[in-house]
Amino acid sequence: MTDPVLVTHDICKSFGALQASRDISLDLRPGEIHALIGPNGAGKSTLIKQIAGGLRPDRGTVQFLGRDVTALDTAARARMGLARTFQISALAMEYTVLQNAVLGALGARGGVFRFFGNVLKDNDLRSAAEAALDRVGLSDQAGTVTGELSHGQRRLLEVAVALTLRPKAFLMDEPMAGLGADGSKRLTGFLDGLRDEAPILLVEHDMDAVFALADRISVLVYGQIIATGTAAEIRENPEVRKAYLGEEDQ
Ligand SMILES: Nc1ncnc2c1ncn2[C@@H]1O[C@H](COP(=O)(O)OP(=O)(O)OP(=O)(O)O)[C@@H](O)[C@H]1O
Repeated sequence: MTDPVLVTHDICKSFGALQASRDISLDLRPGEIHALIGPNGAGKSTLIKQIAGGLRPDRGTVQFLGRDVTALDTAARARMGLARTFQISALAMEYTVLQNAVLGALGARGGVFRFFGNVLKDNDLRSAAEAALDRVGLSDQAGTVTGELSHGQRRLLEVAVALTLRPKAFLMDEPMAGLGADGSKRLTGFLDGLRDEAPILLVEHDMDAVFALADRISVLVYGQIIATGTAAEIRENPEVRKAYLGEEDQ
């Protein structure tokens, strides 16, 4: 088997008496979408934060591209190619769509902030940004102020910014939230093609999207992974149905 891109070993995290992550071990393999599902408060976001670098586990390790990155911060992991998307607040709302994408490309190069006039004249940065906008279908909005985009378009811009990092793996926390049926369908189609470029660890409540996209699904309940398997295996797992999916059948 090809080596996984991302591995967590026995991650534990408590907030006071609450154990939000209990011995979580999972991996993300080349070319796959691995979905992480579970009821509200199960600890999905807490796990993603520990993988991205924003939150330090109490115990356990995170390996990315064969390297132990547990002690590295978010920026260092991002420079290695670990892209986390859908932190909407990361977009500068008063800047144009192109400016946001150029900023992403500048960050990918490890550059420090310079005046936009100079940055926008940098052909490499500009073409990386334009190519990313083109891929998500936002080229026509390049000159639009980001704050004027629809919710769905902002999500696509987040993906474009992540693409400028030339990521080796994506962490996505509820990308479909608030998109509506059409928007989710469009984003589902886009993510489907994205897995060949870089595998995706996907936290998502939209079960249609999860079952349409995921090569593997892990189910988290009370901070613990109770099952990992294909969509068919997870659908039929009695423990999963009882703990989670069963809620939807009622
Ligand atoms: N910084 C924090 N301090 C204290 N408790 C926290 C903190 N962050 C998360 N928690 C708690 O940890 C548990 C897991 O939260 P988390 O947000 O990871 O769950 P989730 O599965 O992502 O939920 P949702 O599906 O609702 O987004 C919850 O009980 C939450 O209240």
